[in-house]
Amino acid sequence: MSKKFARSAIALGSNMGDPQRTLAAALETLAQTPGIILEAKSSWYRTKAVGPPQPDYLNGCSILQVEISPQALLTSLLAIEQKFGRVRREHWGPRTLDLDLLLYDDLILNEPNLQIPHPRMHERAFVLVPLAEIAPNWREPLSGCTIENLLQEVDRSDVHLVKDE
Ligand SMILES: Nc1ncnc2c1ncn2[C@@H]1O[C@H](COP(=O)(O)OP(=O)(O)OP(=O)(O)O)[C@@H](O)[C@H]1O
Ligand SMILES: Nc1nc2c(c(=O)[nH]1)N=C(CO)CN2
Repeated sequence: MSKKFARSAIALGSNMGDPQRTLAAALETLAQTPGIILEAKSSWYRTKAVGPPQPDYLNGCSILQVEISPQALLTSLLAIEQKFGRVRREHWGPRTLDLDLLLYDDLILNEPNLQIPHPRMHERAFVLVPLAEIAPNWREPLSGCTIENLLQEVDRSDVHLVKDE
C-alpha cells in the first residue's frame, strides 16, 4: 500500500554559535527522522534581527513530506532544537536554533501549544523570502494568498542572500 504523505513547510533560524553549521546539521537530523522526507531547502539568508538588539540571523526554509501528525512534527522540531543546545531566554532573544512549523497542507489548527499556519509568518520577510524561493504558489490557508503575494506586502530590505552555500 502506498503511504499518505502530507507536505509541511518549516522555518529555520540561528544567530548564536556557528549558524550555518547548525542549520545544516538540523536539516540533516530532520532528514534522518522516521516519517520525514526532506523535499526542498531554500538558500540561507542573512537577516537583521526582529525584536531586541542582537546579532543578525541566518534564516532559511524547508519543505518536508511527512507521514506524521502536526503535533508529532512539532515534537520532533522541539527535540532537534534541544539537541542543538537551544537555551530559552528572553522573548524573541538570540538562539542557537529556532525551528517553526509554518504550514501543514492547507490545515488550520488552533491548539494551545500549536497554531498552524504560524501566526506571524505573513509579516516576516525572513520567513517569506526563503519560502517564496521553494514554494511561491503555496496558499496560506487563512488569507488564501500565495506566499509570493504575501511577500509583496513586506519590506525585504533586511534580508540578504548568502551566496557561498
Ligand atoms: N506553528 C508553530 N511552530 C512552532 N512552535 C509553535 C507553533 N505554534 C505554537 N508554537 C509554540 O511556540 C513554542 C515556541 O515558542 P518560542 O519561545 O520558540 O517562540 P519564539 O520562537 O521566541 O517566537 P515566535 O513563535 O514568534 O517565532 C513552542 O513550544 C510551541 O509550543
Ligand atoms: N531576523 C530574524 N529575527 C528574529 C528571528 C529570526 O529567525 N530572524 N526569530 C525570532 C524569534 O523567533 C526573533 N527575531
